[in-house]
Amino acid sequence: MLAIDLQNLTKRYRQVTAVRDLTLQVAPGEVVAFLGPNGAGKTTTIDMILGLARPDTGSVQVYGTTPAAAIARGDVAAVMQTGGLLKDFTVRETVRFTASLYAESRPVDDVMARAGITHIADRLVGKCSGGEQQRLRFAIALLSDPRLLILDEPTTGMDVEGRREFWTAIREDASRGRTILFATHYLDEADAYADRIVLMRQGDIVADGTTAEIKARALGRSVRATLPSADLAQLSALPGVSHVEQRGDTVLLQCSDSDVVARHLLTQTMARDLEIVAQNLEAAFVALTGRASDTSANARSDT
Ligand SMILES: Nc1ncnc2c1ncn2[C@@H]1O[C@H](COP(=O)(O)OP(=O)(O)OP(=O)(O)O)[C@@H](O)[C@H]1O
Repeated sequence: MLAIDLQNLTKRYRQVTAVRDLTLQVAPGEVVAFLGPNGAGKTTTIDMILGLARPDTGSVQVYGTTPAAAIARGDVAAVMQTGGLLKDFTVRETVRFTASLYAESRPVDDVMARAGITHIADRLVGKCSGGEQQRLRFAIALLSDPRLLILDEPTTGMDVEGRREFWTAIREDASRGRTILFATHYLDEADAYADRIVLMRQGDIVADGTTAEIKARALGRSVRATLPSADLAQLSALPGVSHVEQRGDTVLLQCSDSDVVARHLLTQTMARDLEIVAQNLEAAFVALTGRASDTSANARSDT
């Protein structure tokens, strides 16, 4: 059974089509990043998965049922960006109080340990950093031991250390098989913590695959070698080669399969000093979305 099954979802807000004919399936145990610039439709899609927004057309199934039924069954929990915490409670009181609202819940100490907040159990929520508050929200989300955890831009505004600790806790938890879907602007986060990246732009999915697949799809690899007077026509005819250029004694190729190109250059020509470079994910993001990711803004906020 699929963890998430979205079929042809469309959601409009007046003239704006926030999500356009979106179809997406997530298998149990996958850690999926929804990546895209502001307004891409990430939050709208998440809201439909959580039953907070109703699609105009299309269907949403979560573990084989409606979002409302899946939530009622305790199969789904979410960590949102803000809200929901009382600052005069301690961390432990907050988790205890929330646990008391459930008919059945995991032990308070257990979820606090998993979220990495045991050492701040007696701290007032109002005195916790942004990262600590997000780990507290994560602990609360774990109370129902959900099969699917959804996080909407959970680390916005956190410093580098806070983000690292937060993701370490999430990733350790995911290794036990929980399905995780998170939205982020941060390319490095998607790259580091997701198995799969779903790249959105203007309500559409523009790429869906592993980090490596997305890089390959957007830009492939570049191969560079020393080869004076290369036979450019012959190199252009190799499978998967999209661009060939001679610069002085160096030949440069853009291709989707660098193995084929490297084998040809090393066995059929006098090429030497061969280098293969995978394009970085930031370049792939720009190529696919037409926008820079927030990695640079994030780097600024980290300093
Ligand atoms: N309640 C709403 N009313 C009107 N327009 C909305 C509403 N919610 C979203 N939109 C519009 O739908 C589009 C998609 O927004 P959404 O919040 O889903 O994008 P996002 O990818 O989550 O963006 P961000 O990264 O900025 O959170 C945007 O153009 C937004 O202005």
